[in-house]
Amino acid sequence: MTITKEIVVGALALQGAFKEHLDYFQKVIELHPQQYNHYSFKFVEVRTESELNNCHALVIPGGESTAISLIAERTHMLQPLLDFIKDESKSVWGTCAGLIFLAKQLKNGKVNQKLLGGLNVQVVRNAFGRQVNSFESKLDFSSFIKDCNDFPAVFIRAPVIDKLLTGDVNEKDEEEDPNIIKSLNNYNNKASLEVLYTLDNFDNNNNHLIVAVRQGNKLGTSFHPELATEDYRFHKWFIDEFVLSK
Ligand SMILES: NC(=O)CC[C@H](N)C(=O)O
Repeated sequence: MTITKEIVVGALALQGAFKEHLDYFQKVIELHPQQYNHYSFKFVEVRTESELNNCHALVIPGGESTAISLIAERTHMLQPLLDFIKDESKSVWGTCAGLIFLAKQLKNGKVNQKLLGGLNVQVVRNAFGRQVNSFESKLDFSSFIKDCNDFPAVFIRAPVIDKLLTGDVNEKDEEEDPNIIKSLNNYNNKASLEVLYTLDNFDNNNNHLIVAVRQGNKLGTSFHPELATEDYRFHKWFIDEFVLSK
């Protein structure tokens, strides 16, 4: 007798590229039927508290972080999302605008923009200069995704992570910048914060731009793996490492 476990992965469907994420997850299962035959996966759009609470894992898509925050507030989804983030059994992945929404601090947000605070990082929106607002780059992710040394990472008006935070409420902020937006709750992710990928010497500047981090079961990427043409490896890794490893 085969035991089938139902697993629900949601994409926050308030604004942005949520459909693409769901299609990519579906594709991963279709391409590896043997590997996942003990599971019954459901990939769902999430707009309400009850839809959210059915999920084992959630993706917050790219789009516009100010719009996602505003719509979440208007549709009374902020509190359910804050509760979801706190639940250690739930994995969450934010891409681009989703990374911004998931961060603990934001340097150049809009007034009233809200953050969930699941990742102990400070982000900067639209961090790549105007002339390179959008670009694609083949990146070597083989240090965390087996053999994945040529992933086509798509950056669209992308944020970068400009500071790793301790998460301590008493943490001193040397910048004392009143414009820095802080997350709504005082949830402190206790897992260790790992930098997964840094873009070095971007634009021939001697910089190290952090574009992917992991903190326990929370993942943040500046780029859009759901827009990598016919490349489903990143989504497979999320399912294997974050959803099924629970
Ligand atoms: N592709 C994206 O998600 C862009 C993010 C957008 N610049 C923001 O600040 O929300």
